[in-house]
Amino acid sequence: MQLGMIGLGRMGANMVKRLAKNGHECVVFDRSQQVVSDLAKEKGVTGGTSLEDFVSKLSKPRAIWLMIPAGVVEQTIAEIVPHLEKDDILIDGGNSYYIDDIRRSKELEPKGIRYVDVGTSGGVWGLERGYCMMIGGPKEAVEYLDPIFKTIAPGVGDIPKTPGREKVGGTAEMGYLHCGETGGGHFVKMVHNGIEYGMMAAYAEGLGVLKAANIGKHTAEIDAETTPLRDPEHYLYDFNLPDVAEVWRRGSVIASWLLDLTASALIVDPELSKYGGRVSDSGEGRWTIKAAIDEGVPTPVLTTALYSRFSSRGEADFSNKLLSAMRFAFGGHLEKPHEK
Ligand SMILES: NC(=O)C1=CN([C@@H]2O[C@H](COP(=O)(O)OP(=O)(O)OC[C@H]3O[C@@H](n4cnc5c(N)ncnc54)[C@H](O)[C@@H]3O)[C@@H](O)[C@H]2O)C=CC1
Ligand SMILES: O=C(CO)[C@H](O)[C@H](O)COP(=O)(O)O
Repeated sequence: MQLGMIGLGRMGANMVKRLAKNGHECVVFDRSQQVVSDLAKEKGVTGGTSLEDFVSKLSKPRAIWLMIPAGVVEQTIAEIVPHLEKDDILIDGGNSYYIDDIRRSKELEPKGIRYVDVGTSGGVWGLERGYCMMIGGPKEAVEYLDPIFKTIAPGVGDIPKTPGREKVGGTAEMGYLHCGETGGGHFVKMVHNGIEYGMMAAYAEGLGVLKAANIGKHTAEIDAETTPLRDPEHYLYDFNLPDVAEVWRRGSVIASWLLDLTASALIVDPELSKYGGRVSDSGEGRWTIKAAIDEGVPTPVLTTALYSRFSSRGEADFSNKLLSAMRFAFGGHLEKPHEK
């Protein structure tokens, strides 16, 4: 089958490679022509020099997958739509907000352009492992694209089968799922990323507690008068974090792919010295919390994990200064620059 791909970064380029390797024909476009010409060297890949040229190389009905940052989807759709026709399919595979999907699909409806939203997970490992896809949109368009989804997805692989799944059928065990109406794919991916924040925070915090378990060896550096460390002898452990992460990967309750990646990072550099610890967020965690509030569903873990990211970027600094100011005002307490 033929697919047009716009956005050839960490995700889009590898998805094209996976499709081309498996016999699909890809027409590609990126705002960087260098990236286009590099990828067009692959068998089965044709480059477009402009959006218009890209569209002209696609057969009808066209299937065009956007794999670009959420912030440029609006503009890109506006630029491409004048070149599209009834029955063409636009797929947004990035991390867009599902509420934008609902609006965009309504705007495209009078032109007969079908809109499919796909939450894609797999990161830079997807070329090799395949991409998990959470899909929303009209059934017939999703079914039309099935050969594409089937190829991009990981497939059944060697993951043990869920008992009872054989009675249910469907594509979920191949790593892609039509989750529901327009926006449903990005809604499920939004919550996936909310969970991702929570799981990441849990590993990071737990390993942080293990790292500090030798604090009792540094009592000389601690201000004994005010620091509430009563029993230094309880904190004399120099845990080997790369080893702990590794052992947890082997049969433990908390084994996971995120833990695999954590173990890999720690073995390369246990001090993680190339990172400053300012953790970005691209929106999906925030939208998950908004949805939870609208639904009245408590999500304390996911919310705290999101707030930790804000704090990591210094967003709590002013509030913390105010705490110190109040403490000083009511008790004359001074900040201790080196306090643990
Ligand atoms: N990197 C990851 O682990 C994952 C990313 N995503 C989502 O997939 C989308 C793409 O992500 P990445 O590939 O990581 O981004 P990226 O920054 O690596 O690549 C984006 C590509 O889009 C191109 N581009 C940007 N604006 C464009 C425009 N107006 N017209 C044409 N090309 C344009 C850029 O030149 C670049 O090649 C984003 O929505 C991201 O949130 C989803 C899952 C995982
Ligand atoms: O979707 C993803 C993974 O599943 C992307 O890597 C996304 O960028 C991660 O979210 P954030 O940037 O908010 O950490």
